[in-house]
Amino acid sequence: MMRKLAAGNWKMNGTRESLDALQAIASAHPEPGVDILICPPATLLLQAAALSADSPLSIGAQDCHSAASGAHTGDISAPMIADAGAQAVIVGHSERRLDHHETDADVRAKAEAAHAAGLLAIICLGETLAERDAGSTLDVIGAQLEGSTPDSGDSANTVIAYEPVWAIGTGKVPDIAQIAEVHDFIRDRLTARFGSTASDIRLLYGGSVKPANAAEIFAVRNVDGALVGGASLNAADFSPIIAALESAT
Ligand SMILES: O=C(CO)COP(=O)(O)O
Repeated sequence: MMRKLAAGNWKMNGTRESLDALQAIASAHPEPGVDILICPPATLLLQAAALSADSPLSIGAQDCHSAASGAHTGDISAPMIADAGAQAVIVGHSERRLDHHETDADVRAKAEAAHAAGLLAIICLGETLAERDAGSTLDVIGAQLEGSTPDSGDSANTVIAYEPVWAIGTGKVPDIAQIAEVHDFIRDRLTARFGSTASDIRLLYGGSVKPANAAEIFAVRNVDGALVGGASLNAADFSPIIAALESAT
């Protein structure tokens, strides 16, 4: 039975005092009906993992290098993330694809590194507004999915997050039919590639998920959770989103 996933991406936000939010989220959900994952900045990984060790909360990183070690100043590897006590890593977020020119091949190599280190890889896909306006959303998503997902992907080690670039941090959300169309498409493509086991690969929606719109989004077929940015930074916003996902289960 698939467990839905409420994941928070803190991006480049958070210092040690933000760990209070982590504890508030954990104590608000002692026995959650869904998986809860927080991805703080790398500087907080070790401490966040230690604080969450006795709670149902999991901790993830926001990126990893494709190599296990070496001369890559400023990068961190998947084995290092696992060593810090984290269980997951986001790869291919649009902010990394755009800011750091990451390609589908780069993202795939990072996901393979995550799998090799025993981490859950959350692979992000999403079209820009220009691509949507040009009518090429499904072509873009199909190419990213194919190019970024390794053959080692399965429901235990891989989550796909659909995050339209134009919906991230903007307060704009695709309408329900648009979300359904893309999620159905991703499910079909995964099934064509991986067979019936693909029905258990979790598909997250991300982009301006808030307490006010969470229930509506979680009612959409093939939406198995959310990857939340701004609203995951404090318990007052993230807890109702977790609760909405629990109710949708
Ligand atoms: O990029 C996101 C999560 O990875 C979404 O960010 P917001 O929820 O702030 O729009």
